[in-house]
Amino acid sequence: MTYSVKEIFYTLQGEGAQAGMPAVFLRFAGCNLWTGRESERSTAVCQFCDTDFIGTDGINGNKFLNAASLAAKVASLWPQQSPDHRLVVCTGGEPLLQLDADAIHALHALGFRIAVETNGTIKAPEGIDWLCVSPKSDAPLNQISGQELKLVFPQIKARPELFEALDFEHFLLQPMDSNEQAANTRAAIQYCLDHPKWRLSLQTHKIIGIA
Ligand SMILES: C[S@@+](CC[C@H](N)C(=O)[O-])C[C@H]1O[C@@H](n2cnc3c(N)ncnc32)[C@H](O)[C@@H]1O
Ligand SMILES: Nc1nc2[nH]cc(C(=O)O)c2c(=O)[nH]1
Ligand code: SF4
Ligand SMILES: [Mg+2]
Repeated sequence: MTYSVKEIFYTLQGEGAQAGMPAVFLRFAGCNLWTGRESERSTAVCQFCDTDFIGTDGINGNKFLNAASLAAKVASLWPQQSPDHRLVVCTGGEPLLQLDADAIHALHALGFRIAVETNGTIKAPEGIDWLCVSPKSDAPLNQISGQELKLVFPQIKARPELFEALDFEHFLLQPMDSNEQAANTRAAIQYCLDHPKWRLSLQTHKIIGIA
């Protein structure tokens, strides 16, 4: 199949339990919870998105005609002098609209550990090495296991209590980036202090000013 990719870049994972790890970010175009058009944000299922995922016009963005060419582009961004510890973070948009067995096999064949950031509405295919699920109010949650559950906080109809019994190794609250970010951060800190199953996830790439 062809893969519509917004951008591919090498940076540090900024969020979650793997924050700080060097990784190639593979951002697929398109999402099932928002068109990405600002004019439709207020009627979307997911209204707080911080990401431009429309089209294929970003850095290294393209319509890749097959999994091999997609994986080759990802691998070309890994530092040549240090071929080990390869990690790709598949995100979007919603990566599970496009990430299929072919792409997973092609990335594994080039030595990558595969992480995925997903909204959890689509069940994940086999073979993902690190699955981060980030549930959204008013969206069905179909993927209920993985390595980390990273909840953007606060969401009125997606309270942490609804998810804490699910099958994840790490439970993280990530303050919603919005006009209320400072208050959201204070509220997330207080929630973690009161409910120590949960850890704070900051979007460190925004703090340190990297992509
Ligand atoms: C842009 S999304 C793409 C992956 C997938 N669609 C999802 O929602 O998980 C990547 C991560 O950013 C989080 N995110 C999106 N907008 C945010 C915001 N305004 N503040 C904090 N985190 C946000 C998402 O919840 C998700 O964990
Ligand atoms: N550095 C960095 N870390 C991230 N972790 C998740 C991201 C995303 O947009 O999915 C992201 C991102 O866009 N940049
Ligand atoms: S589900 Fe993810 S990519 Fe889609 S609009 Fe929400 S945060 Fe953005
Ligand atoms: Mg981001």
